[in-house]
Amino acid sequence: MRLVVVGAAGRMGRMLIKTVAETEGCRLVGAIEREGSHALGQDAGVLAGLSPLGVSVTADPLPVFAKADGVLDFTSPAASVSFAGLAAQARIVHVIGTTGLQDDDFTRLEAAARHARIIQSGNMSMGVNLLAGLVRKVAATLGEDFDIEILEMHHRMKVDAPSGTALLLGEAAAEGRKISLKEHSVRSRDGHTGARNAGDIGFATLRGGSVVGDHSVIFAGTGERLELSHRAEDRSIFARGAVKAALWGFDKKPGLYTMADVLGLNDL
Ligand SMILES: NC(=O)C1=CN([C@@H]2O[C@H](COP(=O)(O)OP(=O)(O)OC[C@H]3O[C@@H](n4cnc5c(N)ncnc54)[C@H](OP(=O)(O)O)[C@@H]3O)[C@@H](O)[C@H]2O)C=CC1
Ligand SMILES: O=C(O)C1=N[C@H](C(=O)O)C[C@H](O)C1
Repeated sequence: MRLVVVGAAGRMGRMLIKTVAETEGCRLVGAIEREGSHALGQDAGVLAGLSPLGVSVTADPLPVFAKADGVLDFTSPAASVSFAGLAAQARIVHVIGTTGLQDDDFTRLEAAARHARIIQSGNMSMGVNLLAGLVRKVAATLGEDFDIEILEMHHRMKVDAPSGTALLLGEAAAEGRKISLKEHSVRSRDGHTGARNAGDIGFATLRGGSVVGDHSVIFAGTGERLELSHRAEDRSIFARGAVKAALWGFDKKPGLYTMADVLGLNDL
């Protein structure tokens, strides 16, 4: 499969280049960064700490998308929405790992998915997607007398909060409880907040150092507490998931898919 990495100079971009180069059946045919980036003109392999791959980083996605089968995109919400339009035009698979997407971004992705195969997830790892299934089950089993709190910690450079993974786990908990996350989420607490409302799903965010991604879902009852956690130790877990998603999407119909579709975890 011929793949393009957009946001090629980013933390995930460089890991994706390495993963594509190491994956049998995949070939890197393009690497995109934005206009003005220090990476433009560099060899993508060298950028990722490998031997040269013969692919130069450019700022012009259209000609690159035209000769590709798929694009791996861990950039920013505005960039991902714009790449979705181009990927739909080129009729190629678009794997989106970007987080911080808002409702109107999703509306645009849904429109693009009428023509493109888009696989979007706030976390591309097997562990987190499995955890989401477990959280849904536990939330469905335990009643409202168990309070749900989601705690996440990431590196100091992360720009969005709560993390995409925390929101994905929150959605899983809300689905288990058959409630709307939007109507029951508490994203921050400060000052005299009053007592906790039964049924709320709380989020707490920590930022610091080089933490790749830690998430815990805490079910706090009276006299006992159940915690389900995932620790990402290396960004390769996300990159491997993204490449797997692209390969999975190769022969699928246009639509907006998730990693649960890719990993066959929908029945969990
Ligand atoms: N779903 C998942 O499994 C995971 C998701 N993520 C998400 O992926 C995203 C990126 O994370 P990370 O790699 O750490 O961030 P970085 O900031 O290191 O990388 C993002 C890259 O995208 C580039 N970029 C932004 N806009 C454009 C554009 N219009 N055209 C081309 N390139 C562009 C940035 O360039 P510049 O620096 O010039 O802005 C930067 O090089 C985040 O939203 C993060 O939350 C991260 C890990 C796993
Ligand atoms: O920005 C990151 O680094 C990560 N972002 C994703 C998120 O927002 O959940 C996934 C992972 O935890 C790393």
